[in-house]
Amino acid sequence: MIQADELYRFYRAGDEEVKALRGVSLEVDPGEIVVITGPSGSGKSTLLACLAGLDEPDGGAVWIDRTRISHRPEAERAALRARSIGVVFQSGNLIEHLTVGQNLDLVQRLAGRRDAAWADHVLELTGLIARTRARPSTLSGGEAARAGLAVALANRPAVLLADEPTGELDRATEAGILTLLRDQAQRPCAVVIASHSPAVRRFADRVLTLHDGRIT
Ligand SMILES: Nc1ncnc2c1ncn2[C@@H]1O[C@H](COP(=O)(O)OP(=O)(O)OP(=O)(O)O)[C@@H](O)[C@H]1O
Repeated sequence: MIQADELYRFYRAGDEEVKALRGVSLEVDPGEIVVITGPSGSGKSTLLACLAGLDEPDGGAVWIDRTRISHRPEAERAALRARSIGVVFQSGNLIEHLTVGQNLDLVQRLAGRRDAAWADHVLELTGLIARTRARPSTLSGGEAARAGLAVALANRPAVLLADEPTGELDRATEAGILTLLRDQAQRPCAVVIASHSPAVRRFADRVLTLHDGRIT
């Protein structure tokens, strides 16, 4: 479902070159949950961004559902992302001037697949049905994290990529989100999570550790 072959990503900061990814390969099957861990700056977010087609690797290639997403025109990457990928990023993935419900609806329109029953189901699962009409700025930290996940699931993605989805949350909220991710994996969906949390690592089918842009 997800295949990444020999990914390299270099950033230039002034005269310095940062090698964020140095030959990372991975395969994730539908139904599988892979957790990427590693110290700050080891390349976790860069890897997720390359898998999502939000960043372009300088070397190597990424396939999603047997379709290459890397080194494609932006419009094609965006279309594949809209159809097949759910993304949860630390910076948040909700549009501020839309309500929670409208955010889910927008994701479904972009995917060309409006399905109000699925949107309601996702809002029920994330415990947000009563907050459907709320603006993102009025949500608590835990609600915002769950809303980010709801938006990522709105298009019924075959691939879910989540960067620290339980970042600042208390244990009970974290456990709820992990249960939800397990249920979604069984739909089936290939899930990749970048996380420092021991609870998230314990819950993985497979843990990959990055150090200086390499899987160790
Ligand atoms: N846009 C950028 N420009 C320059 N350097 C970057 C850029 N994005 C990331 N880097 C560098 O690439 C390396 C990997 O960063 P990345 O954010 O992928 O690490 P991470 O493992 O996700 O870290 P954290 O756990 O702190 O989120 C770091 O050295 C970072 O400073």
